[in-house]
Amino acid sequence: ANLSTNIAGLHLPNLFFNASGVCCQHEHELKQLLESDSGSLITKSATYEMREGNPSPRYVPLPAIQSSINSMGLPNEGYEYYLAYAKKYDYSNPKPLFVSLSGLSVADNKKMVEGFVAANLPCVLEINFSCPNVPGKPQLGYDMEAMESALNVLAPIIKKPFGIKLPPYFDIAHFDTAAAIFNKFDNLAYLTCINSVGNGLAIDFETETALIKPKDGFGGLGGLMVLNTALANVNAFYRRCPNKKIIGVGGVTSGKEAFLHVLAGASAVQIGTQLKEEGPKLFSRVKKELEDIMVAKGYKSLEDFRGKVKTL
Ligand SMILES: O=C(O)c1[nH]c(=O)[nH]c(=O)c1I
Repeated sequence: ANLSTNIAGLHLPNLFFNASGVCCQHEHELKQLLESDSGSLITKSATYEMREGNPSPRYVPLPAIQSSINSMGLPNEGYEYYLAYAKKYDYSNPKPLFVSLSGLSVADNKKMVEGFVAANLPCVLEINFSCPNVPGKPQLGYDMEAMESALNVLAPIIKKPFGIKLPPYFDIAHFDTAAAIFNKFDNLAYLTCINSVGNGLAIDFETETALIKPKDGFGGLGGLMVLNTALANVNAFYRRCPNKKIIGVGGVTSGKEAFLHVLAGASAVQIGTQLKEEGPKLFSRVKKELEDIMVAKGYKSLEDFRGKVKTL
């Protein structure tokens, strides 16, 4: 079974890679991804300046439901660290490099993008419109006008194919409005759906206390509990944006959920919570699981079933 795929004009030997934020803030973590069976890798969302992020505990797994809650607060080494990494990356490696940028303002995103464009590197830029955990910063992904004006600034500067990381939407009108905006930008080559489901609250029954420290315990939800929202967002934009690829993320713990993401329309699949809990050896497992599913169902490539979810 062939698990290869293409995103933004680049070939990925297999469709799996990390969700931005997990196993990707420091070079030694990115090295682990390079040595793993992933098909690609993406860096932790970068801001213009280095950030410590929110106080801990700021990530807590919810093992009973194979999920997690986080309010990391955008900790990262600052965009110059990731620009330096992208400059020395060995692009003969079969794994293409994706770089995530999450500026605290459009001006910051513009400065970071200009830095990468000036370096003229083969890496793919992904603009994060959906960080739910920076106190006082509402996420761009829920402000349609702000999202469009940010794309009007950034798309022409980037010129090459790029992607955006989107929050989950829950209303058909929002799918329609957002897709209409995205379809205005030809070099917006792909959409990554979904980021964590923002501002959930996990409470410990025994201690009667919120599990994470920042924001009174409010944080982004990830893992199996968001699978069906993720599948809906992948399929909603797959149907509405025929000229764009969709990267599916949310709830992938095994080959089975990856299969469902491709059926919903995903061209690649990212893993966050399960990667955080299991480590990069996970990629060997889920690859094998998806291969076995495809053999059992008689599919030879992802194209044989991508987007082919049936309706009643
Ligand atoms: O808190 C974070 O750092 C964070 N956490 C998330 O769940 N999604 C994001 O895009 C980010 I930038």
